[in-house]
Amino acid sequence: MMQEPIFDFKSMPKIELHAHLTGSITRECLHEIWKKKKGAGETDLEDPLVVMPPGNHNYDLTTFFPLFSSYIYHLINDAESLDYSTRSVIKDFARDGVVYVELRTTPRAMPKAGLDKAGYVSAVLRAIDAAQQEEPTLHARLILSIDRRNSREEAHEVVALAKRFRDQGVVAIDLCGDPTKGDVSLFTPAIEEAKAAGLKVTIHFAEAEASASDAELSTIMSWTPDRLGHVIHVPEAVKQQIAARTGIGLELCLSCNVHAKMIVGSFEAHHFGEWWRVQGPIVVPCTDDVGVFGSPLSNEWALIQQHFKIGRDEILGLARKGIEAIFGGDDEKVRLRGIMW
Ligand SMILES: CNc1ncnc2c1ncn2[C@@H]1O[C@H](COP(=O)(O)O)[C@@H](O)[C@H]1O
Repeated sequence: MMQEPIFDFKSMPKIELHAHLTGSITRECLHEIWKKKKGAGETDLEDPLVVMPPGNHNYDLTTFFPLFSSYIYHLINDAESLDYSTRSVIKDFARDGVVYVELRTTPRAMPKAGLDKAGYVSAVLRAIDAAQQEEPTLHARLILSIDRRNSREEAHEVVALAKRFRDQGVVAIDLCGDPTKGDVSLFTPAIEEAKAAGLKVTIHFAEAEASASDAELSTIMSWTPDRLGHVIHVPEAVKQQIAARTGIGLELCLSCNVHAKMIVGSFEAHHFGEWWRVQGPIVVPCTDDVGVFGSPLSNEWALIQQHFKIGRDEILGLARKGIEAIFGGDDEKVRLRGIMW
């Protein structure tokens, strides 16, 4: 039986630390962009509401990644749609009661728009800035993602961009992308460069069996990442290492993992249940790709309350603990301590 929500999770001030920009664009927003382009004869793409029917959130890892490479990146391919969709993502988080968000995105050139990767990052930062002015309670930072398919040089390029745009809100480097692709050891020098520059590091960790070999997990742990995303296929010995790293952030994405069948079973079986009480690490519930999986952060918290029977004080304590895992600096932590319940 559904448990009554203990309070309005939309009103609860929340922190979002694992949200991919392009995956956070709602279908409605994609549709608006498509309609405008279609009307102007600027696209032959099919309507996003046909490609991604509303209510269908069951993308698995084989259907999920092509959604970007074969569809969304072809729709969001110019400065105007990038600006509009980024603002829309920020506003959606704000309306859901998110008070601090770290968006992440993979720098990509948009030749049609005359934007190189630096132009892309700059455009995203400008859009974030503009949206924040309209939603002053929400503060946003940006994380730049290295894609697992990147070359060593491309990874260094992402780090160079993160350094260049650091004073404009870029706080960290992420490693993401299709877990069946790539060899993470290629990126050790780039991650070391990022750390030496004082950037924070968050890594997609063991999200599929293919990306959970002993060699991969030990390489990633040797980078001493500040946060880990997903943390699914983790052997006991590595769990103990994680548990011993006080303050390490664990970005757990329940709906994504359940809908994409990345875990066996449903919400009750999610490893959130295993981690949230563990002392050292800081568990932060996140949405991953709310545009694809359709569950806003307020709903993720409601699911947590419903499936793990956590009381009001524990929920609020957990939400506040997330403050310590942000990359946004001490002043931001002070602000959040003042506004979170
Ligand atoms: C199952 N969860 C996930 N695991 C791994 N990588 C993911 C992801 N969700 C999203 N991405 C990565 O983020 C890109 C889209 O946003 P940006 O264009 O960068 O803003 C995807 O192409 C993929 O590489």
